[in-house]
Parts: sequence; structure tokens; C-alpha cells
Amino acid sequence: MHRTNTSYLSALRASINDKLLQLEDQISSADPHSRPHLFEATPWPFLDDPEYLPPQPVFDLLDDLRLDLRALDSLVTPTRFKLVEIGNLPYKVAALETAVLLNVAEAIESAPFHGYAPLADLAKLWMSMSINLAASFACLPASSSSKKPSAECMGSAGGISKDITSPDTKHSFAERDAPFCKVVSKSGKTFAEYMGDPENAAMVELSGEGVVGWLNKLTRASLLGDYPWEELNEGSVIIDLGAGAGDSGMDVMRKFPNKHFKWVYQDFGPVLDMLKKSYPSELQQQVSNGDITFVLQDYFEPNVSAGNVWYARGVLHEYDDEQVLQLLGHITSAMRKTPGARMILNEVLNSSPAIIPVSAAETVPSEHIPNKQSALASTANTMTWSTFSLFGGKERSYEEYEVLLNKGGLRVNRLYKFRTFTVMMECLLQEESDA
Ligand SMILES: C[S@@+](CC[C@H](N)C(=O)[O-])C[C@H]1O[C@@H](n2cnc3c(N)ncnc32)[C@H](O)[C@@H]1O
Repeated sequence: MHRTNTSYLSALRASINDKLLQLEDQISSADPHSRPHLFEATPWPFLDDPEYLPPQPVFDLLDDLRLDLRALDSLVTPTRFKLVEIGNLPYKVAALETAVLLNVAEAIESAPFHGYAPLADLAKLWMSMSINLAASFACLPASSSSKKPSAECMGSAGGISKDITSPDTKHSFAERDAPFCKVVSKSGKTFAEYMGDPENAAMVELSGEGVVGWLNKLTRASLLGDYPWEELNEGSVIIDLGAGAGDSGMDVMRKFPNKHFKWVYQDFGPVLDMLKKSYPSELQQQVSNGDITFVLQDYFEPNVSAGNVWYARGVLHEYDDEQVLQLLGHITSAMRKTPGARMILNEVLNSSPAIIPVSAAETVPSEHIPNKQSALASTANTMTWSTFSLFGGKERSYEEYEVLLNKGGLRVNRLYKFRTFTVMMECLLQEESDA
């Protein structure tokens, strides 16, 4: 870090510390029983009573603290993640709009909850709450206002909330009519069909450059640096299921030339054709010598390949549990061809962006946040929406994956929490991990 940033951090630390001490003094003399409301059921009267004006010194301290905290937040957040947050604002607005339409805030405050309502219990209250609805709430801030957002904000949410609450669509994960996809789809086409239409070739090129390049900037360093590819044996065969744009293989093969990995791209014919056509020239040698291959494979059919590592990035989250189990059935059968084979799943995990500490007075959230979830929890939850809105499917928590993978004959061997909003779950065949 630059010297200037280090001294700036020190200046912020000193200022925030000093102002918090002053605030503590001021508050305890003004209202000795008042406690911050972050984790409380009711608003904090000291701050939230619209008729109450805090003493001027307290108001000034609060204003200064917000300024310093904004500077600190900005300093510790990479620009690319700030942009993700801003770019995904419409999803947050859609979530808030849904919460307002259903009057969720009032339901939480009333009996039987009196201010604290786990999502599962809220679901029982409505008898019909869908996982889509739960996902929408997961990307709201910890304490959301029940105030109605402006008409402009609602407009920018694009009608997602209607689809989340409509009986015809709210339970769907299908790419044609899931709440999020329905808003994106044009003239009845799914996003994939739209992109596959030759008339939209320019759009495909744009998204190839824009979306893949953009996502890659957010996750590539972690994919390469946070999973121990270097531990794999020389010459390991890596099968890339539903490889899509193929960038993972390019990145890994470029970074580890001395490992002589064999990368097997699997996908549908047109995707493989496109990939072959635009494959980078500096990797053509490995294509010619057979270290990089392209294999036509529907992953819902018995798999024709054999390999040491079965890599699936963003595959399982596109499917409902039944379909995932079907897919895993084919992969685990194929894994049995190679002793010691592992499956590595690169996904976003549904995460708790905030938690309730055991004792709100003495502990801070960062010491209690669950470990088995994506880092950048709030961004992770928001990112799940861009997946939903393009392809359908459902994101899962670590615990949900564990149950599903166990049912599918796998056991999570190691969880790598990436230094971005994704994780890698490394799985072994159950019978091998038990042996
Ligand atoms: C499921 S996502 C995977 C994204 C890709 N792994 C990545 O990291 O960018 C989309 C890709 O999966 C492919 N795909 C979808 N259904 C498939 C299937 N049944 N069998 C094989 N590939 C499939 C699509 O053609 C597309 O290239």
C-alpha cells in the first residue's frame, strides 16, 4: 500500500476512535438506557424518532462519523466491487419493492414475531413464500425501511416483484418463466435463445467482451490463486463441464505450462465451434498436441470422458435439485473410471451479510460472521440475481449444497473461500472419502 494511504488510514482510525469515544460520552449522558438499534427489534428512539432532534454536538459527531466511515469504506473496497454494487441496484430496488408490496416490515414487527423473523417462519406465515422471494430479501440491507421507494426506482426494477408474487411464476426456476428471467426475456425467447439467434451476433460479441471480460476481472485472480492447482499431479486431466466461453481453461493452461495439464472442454456443438474458432493463438500448440481438446457432451447424458478433475463453474446453480442429482449421477459414474478423481464446484454461496451476535453490546459482527459462505457476502447475494435474471436456476447456501452433494454420492472435502464473492467446493466420491 502507498505510504499516503497508510497515513490516511491512521488519520481515519484516530478520527473514528476519537469521535466514537465522544459519542459514547454524549449518548450516555443524554440517555443512559439507550442502545444502538442495529440488532434490536424496534428502532432506536435516539436516532429514529422523527420528532426528536439530537443535541447539536451529537448530531455533528454522527455526521462526521458517517463521512469518515464512507471514506474508510471507499478505501477498503476495490473499484470493481463498487461498480458491481451500483450496477446491481435495480435488483435491490426490486427486492425492496417486493418487501413493501407484501408489507413484510409490519409482519415482522407484529405477533407472533415481534421484531425477529427467520425467513423460514415468514414463509410459513404466507404459506406460499417461494425461494425466489427469500432470495430477493437476502440482498436487502440488514435493517430495511418499510418506506415505499420512488416511482422512478420502482420503474427501474422492471416488474420483477410482480413475477415474484404472481402464482404463475413465483416458484419457477425455469429460464423461460422464472420471475427474473421473464423480465429479461424478449418476445418469448430465453436469454440463451436470444443470444443464440444469428441476428444477434453483434450482441453476442459485445457480451463476450463485456460480460465475460467483466466477470473475469472480478474472479480470475481468485480462480488462479485461491485454488491449489499447483497441487494437482503433472499431466492431470481436467474436464470443464459446460465450458461456455472457455476462459477458465485458457487462464489455467497459461499459468501452469509446466504442469502439462490436459484440459477437456465439454459443451454443445455450436458453443464448441465458436470456442475453437476464437481460441487464442498462443495456446494453439496445446490444441495441436492434444493437451487441449473439445468434446461434444450433454452433461445430462452418460459422460464419454475420463479425468482426474471435474470442474464445473456456474453449472449447478442453473438447476433445481432434481436436475442437479441427475447431472451428478452421470458425473459420479464417470469419476469412478479414475481412482482419486475429484469434482471442483465454483459457485456463489448464499450468505449472511449481517448476523446477530450473542451479546450485541460486547461483540462486533465481523467476529461472528459464518465462515462457510462467500466472502463479500452482500455482493455475493446481489450477484445471485444476475444469474437468476439471465438463466433461471437457484443459488444455494453451503449447507444446502452439502445435503444435495451427499445425496448425489459426493462429500465436500475442502471449501476454498475465494477472495471474491465465489467459492470452490472440492468434492470426493463418498466411498473414496470414507475409505
Ligand atoms: C451452465 S453455464 C456454464 C458457464 C461456464 N462454465 C463458465 O464458467 O463460464 C453455460 C454453459 O453451459 C452450457 N450448457 C448448458 N446446458 C448444457 C448441457 N445440458 N450439457 C452441456 N453443456 C450445457 C451452455 O451451452 C453454456 O456454454
